[in-house]
Amino acid sequence: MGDHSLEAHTSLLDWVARHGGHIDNSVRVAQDASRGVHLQVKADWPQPISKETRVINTPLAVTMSYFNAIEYTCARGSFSSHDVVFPRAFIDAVGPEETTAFFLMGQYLRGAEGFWYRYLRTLPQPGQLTTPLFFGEEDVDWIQGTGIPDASVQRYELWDKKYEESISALEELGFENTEEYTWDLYLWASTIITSRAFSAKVLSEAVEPSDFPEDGVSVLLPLIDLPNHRPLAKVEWRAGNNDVGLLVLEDISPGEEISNNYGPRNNEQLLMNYGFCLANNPCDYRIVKLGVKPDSPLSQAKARQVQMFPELAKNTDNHYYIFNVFYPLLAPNTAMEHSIFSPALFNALGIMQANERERNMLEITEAGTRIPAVYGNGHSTLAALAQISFELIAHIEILRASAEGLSQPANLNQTHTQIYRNSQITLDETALIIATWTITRARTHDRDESWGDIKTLLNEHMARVPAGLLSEEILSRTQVRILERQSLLPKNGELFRLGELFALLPSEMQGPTQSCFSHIIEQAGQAIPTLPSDPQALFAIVICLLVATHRSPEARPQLSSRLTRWVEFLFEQYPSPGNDSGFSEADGRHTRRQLGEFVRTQQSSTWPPKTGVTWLTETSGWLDPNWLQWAWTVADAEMVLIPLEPLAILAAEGPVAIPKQACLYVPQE
Ligand SMILES: C[S@@+](CC[C@H](N)C(=O)[O-])C[C@H]1O[C@@H](n2cnc3c(N)ncnc32)[C@H](O)[C@@H]1O
Repeated sequence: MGDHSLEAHTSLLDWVARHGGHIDNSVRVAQDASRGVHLQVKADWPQPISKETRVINTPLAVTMSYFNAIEYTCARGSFSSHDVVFPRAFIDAVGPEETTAFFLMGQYLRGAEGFWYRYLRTLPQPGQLTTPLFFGEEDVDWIQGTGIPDASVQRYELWDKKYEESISALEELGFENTEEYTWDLYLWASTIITSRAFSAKVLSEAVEPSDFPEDGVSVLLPLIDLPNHRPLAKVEWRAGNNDVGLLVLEDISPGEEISNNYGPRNNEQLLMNYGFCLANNPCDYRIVKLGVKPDSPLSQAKARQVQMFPELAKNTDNHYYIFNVFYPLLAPNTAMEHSIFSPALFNALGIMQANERERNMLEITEAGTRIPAVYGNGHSTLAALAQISFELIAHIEILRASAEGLSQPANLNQTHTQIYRNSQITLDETALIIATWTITRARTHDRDESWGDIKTLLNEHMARVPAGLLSEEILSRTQVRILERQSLLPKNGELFRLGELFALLPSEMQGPTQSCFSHIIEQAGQAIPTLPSDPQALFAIVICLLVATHRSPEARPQLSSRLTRWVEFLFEQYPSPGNDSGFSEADGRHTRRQLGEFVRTQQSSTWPPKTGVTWLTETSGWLDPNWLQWAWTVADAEMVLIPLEPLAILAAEGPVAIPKQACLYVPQE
């Protein structure tokens, strides 16, 4: 076997025709270096072929599946084993999938004697396969840093286990010639099935519905497996009593390729299952693995969900995906962030990043677990976006670094892996633009959500993307994604750097409060050198100032409804400080312990300094150890660490450290 000239395909067409199949007169089999064998409308065909043309008809008699191995017969149809017969006990022990692989091996071993010989000789032969499991040493460098090595090891281990089980079963049953069913041949058969087989639906008219095995079966369809893949190509496989047809559902011009649609596969699946990749695959997405500890809040939430809905235990797929900006298969009302970060991924990160008050509101349904989107919970949304941004930055760096030293691809395997790596980098880069857009909006306090303001802000955001990095098409699609869908956070301005928090006060109070704050830092900073650089301590002091202002009967009526609502929300959510909830001696955090000691030892005549803050009275108790401790807890829970200038990574040549910036989350009303 192993004849790859089109002569072999001509002979295949004759063989299929003898069994009642054909390809349409308008169609020819073509071949080239990058696409292998494929189908085209003949270049000299007088007009485009119209939709509904049945371009290929494959008789059921030439299909190969589990039903041949079991010599299936019913009133609707029957399938012959064509002289490769395995013991029934073997078939029952290994199941339909392995039976099909061993049946294909058995037919291959029959060589020119076999019924399917004319078909099998047109397929890539053992030694000619191009999925990563068959990569040579010269290709290995090209997959480092990507998800392919892990995926390959996983697949190898799974197939190895299945092969060993199947071979042992055959040996135990004393099957003849077991030694011919080698591991290499098994790898070939399994790869042929993953790269060419169709789902059981194509046999739906010839098999009783109740006879389909639960896990489905793979069906090899000579001729129909010739067209290559084009994402979203409009085609239909039509199952009949005696045949399966491939119909095109769009007009195709003379000379153009006739493509099949293998489903919305991402580049990793295309590379792993079929051995090729597409540079502009609209269906591309990245599967994210979250390192989740068994006792983490996310694991606990999932465990509770399974307790409530035990049938969910069967679903092992987490659906943690990052989609590219062209991904077409989104529900109409999908939020902007969820159009890139799958709801399951986003909700999982939200739970991981949520503070305790948010986690107390955890919503568990059969569809998922999430922090509900109510007042105050934008904190977990922003923290999730920040976490995603750091993950994206790290992933971009790994992919870029592992590509260093690679020159021009020397073969098709390397070309496809290069496409894969570059598409992953582009996907990460666009996802970073999207994640940081929502963070940028949260950091914007001087522009609102009007169309004009959003456009200006978006232009500024996009201007941070280095020129020439991404194509115009990708950049404009990214902007469309941002503008066409509602964000999870409809309002801007929820993240504050320290100095910005004073703007929450009425303008006449801002100056005095700020100067009071400076005095405090100056006074306490002399005793505690780490204070000025400890964001949590600084936020805690400002929170104390804001809360004491709210507690002042004189000042409260002047405060904005946003500040009032927030402070009252904090009182509800965090138990008010008692008289003995001050800093504990055992407190290991340096600044915190020192600050506690400092405030405890101050004279009431000089502490707290009240320069200009006339509305704060001696008795308001502000900045006493108990309030400070309370504010410290609030600051800890309500802070979000965001990446500072995250898009700088896009311009960087080598690795860059992206500093983190501490912000305090203050919800909009
Ligand atoms: C079902 S077969 C299609 C026929 C195949 N081209 C052949 O030569 O027999 C699937 C294989 O075709 C190739 N293929 C399919 N779509 C492709 C595409 N868009 N670009 C490059 N190769 C493709 C891959 O090698 C894949 O494993």
